[in-house]
Amino acid sequence: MNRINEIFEKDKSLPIISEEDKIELMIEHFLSTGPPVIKNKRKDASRALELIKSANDSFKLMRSMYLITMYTEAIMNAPIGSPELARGFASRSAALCNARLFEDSLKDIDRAMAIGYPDHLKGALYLRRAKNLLSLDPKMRPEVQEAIAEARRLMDKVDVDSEKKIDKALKKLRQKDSFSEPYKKWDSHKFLPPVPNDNPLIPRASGGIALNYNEEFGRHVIATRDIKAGETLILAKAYVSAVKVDKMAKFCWYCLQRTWASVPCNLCINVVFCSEECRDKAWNEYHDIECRFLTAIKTENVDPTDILSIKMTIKAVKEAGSLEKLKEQVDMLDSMTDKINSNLNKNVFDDTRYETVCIINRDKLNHKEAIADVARSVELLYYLMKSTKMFGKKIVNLQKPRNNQWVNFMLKLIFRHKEISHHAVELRVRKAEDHAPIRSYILIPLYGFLNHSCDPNFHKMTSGDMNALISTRYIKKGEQIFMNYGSRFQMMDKWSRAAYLERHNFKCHCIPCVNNWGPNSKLPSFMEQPLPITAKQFLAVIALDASQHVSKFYDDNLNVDRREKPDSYFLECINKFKGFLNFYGGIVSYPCQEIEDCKQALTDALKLVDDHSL
Ligand SMILES: C[S@@+](CC[C@H](N)C(=O)[O-])C[C@H]1O[C@@H](n2cnc3c(N)ncnc32)[C@H](O)[C@@H]1O
Repeated sequence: MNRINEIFEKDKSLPIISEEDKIELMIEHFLSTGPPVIKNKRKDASRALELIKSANDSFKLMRSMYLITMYTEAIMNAPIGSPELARGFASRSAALCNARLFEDSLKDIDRAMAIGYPDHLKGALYLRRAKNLLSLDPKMRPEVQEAIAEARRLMDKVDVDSEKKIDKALKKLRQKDSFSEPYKKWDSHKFLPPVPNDNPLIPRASGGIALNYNEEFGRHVIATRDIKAGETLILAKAYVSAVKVDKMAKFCWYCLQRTWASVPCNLCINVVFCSEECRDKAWNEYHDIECRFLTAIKTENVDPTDILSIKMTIKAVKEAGSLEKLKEQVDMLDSMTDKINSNLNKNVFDDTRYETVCIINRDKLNHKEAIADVARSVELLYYLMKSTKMFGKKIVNLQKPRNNQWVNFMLKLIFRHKEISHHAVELRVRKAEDHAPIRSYILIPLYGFLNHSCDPNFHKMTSGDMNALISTRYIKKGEQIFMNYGSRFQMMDKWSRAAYLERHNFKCHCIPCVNNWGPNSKLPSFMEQPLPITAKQFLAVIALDASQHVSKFYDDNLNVDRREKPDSYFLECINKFKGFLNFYGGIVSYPCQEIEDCKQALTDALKLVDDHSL
């Protein structure tokens, strides 16, 4: 960004120029100012040891969750198979055990042992294994006895007082009240709906939606039949995702789940995975190349759109098989005249394929932002070229794009991916709070076709790497499925919303904007709708029941830890609200305050079961 400020400082009246010219200008600037530094941050045993020691020094002072992160950072830095890595896992197992994450602690103990944790220290690990096993199930099973026997055998060898120490520890373990309940992780997967499979043109989507195009809205998604509240419109994985840089030691780089007993990348020091399986999948799909790129670049300065666009670029090249084939594909997609899907493979919008990403609308940035993105794309291409072999001999130097068609093509592609990345959805640490810290970013191709309304009609549910769109009211056939770009009418008045939406280059004519609704607006009641008096009387009885359920839901959940409630409680609330909404939906038209109240409660109930963790 400093480089861009420099350019704007020099020439404040930089004229609006074409994409080609922006690229030429930024390459020229790049060549004249010299390349950025290549970091090459490698695993480093002494750094890992330093981190372990500093966590050990804080062991009695810090909360276990902080210690886990500190040990994880040591694990990320320790060379694969090294004694420091074994020490990192062993030390983290102690913090995990204290945090009542007994299963995770057992995993780390196994890992430390497998790498060759020294025999003279293993006794304590066996004792910890016994403690974890007994905490999970207080019965004296053979595996517990085995762990205790091993602890005794190994500790005897090194310590004359070991007998006493072990007996003291065992005595403590045998006291029934010395066991704490395991830490309850929230399992949002249990609340995920099944994958819809009745849409022949959009895999994993409901048959009740279709892509559409018109002059006013461009491409958009509509309901092709009445959709009930609580229906799943799509259940999809992100095409690319990125954990926020400051959360990289806490969330799986592949499936985005909160992870405590994580495994590091074998090569780079930047990312962790919740399991060896996620590590392997990431490696095969993109991390084999991305890993080298992340090693070369200064990660503190990396923007999420940088990572998303690099991932998209790597996946695109891998899927096409060569730069030539990718260029052919991009040229073909760019020549598409049918606004929806005629150039897609068999007309199917398959969001696991690059073609559905490539055709996402590019965020129309202002002039300065666009120049900044082009300049960054030049740097990203430089890092990719210097740290990986993905271009072979096609790009060995950064030179003027007019002299090398592949520099030209790749720069345009990375810039395009940067612009597309601005449509990524932010996932927050606590979903129930609008301003909670961001943990990761996901790019889901179908979301790129959803237009904005200040009153959206679905909720985005996330569980790990699965993302469901769930309708939050009865949507009539022909209605558009609307997303919210960050300005719901319940949060902002009409003018603030208009200012917020300016960067998206359209004027919002949604119902709240036309009716000038804001945070304190009351929508019309169904009593004001032209309905028979008997229907109104019946609806009034239902509305009373609904409002009691809604109030009870909010009272029940105010300042209460959701983990204290059984799953059935949330399922009942969700089903109740769906029931009211579908009842209203068959008789009453929206907008209607009674529907709005239930819609809000359904959204909040879905947010409660959603994936969010500390
Ligand atoms: C993520 S795209 C949505 C899909 C887009 N309509 C398309 O044709 O690809 C965002 C862009 O869609 C358009 N858009 C979004 N919401 C709109 C709305 N309510 N009315 C008109 N245009 C809208 C704006 O041009 C916006 O920059």
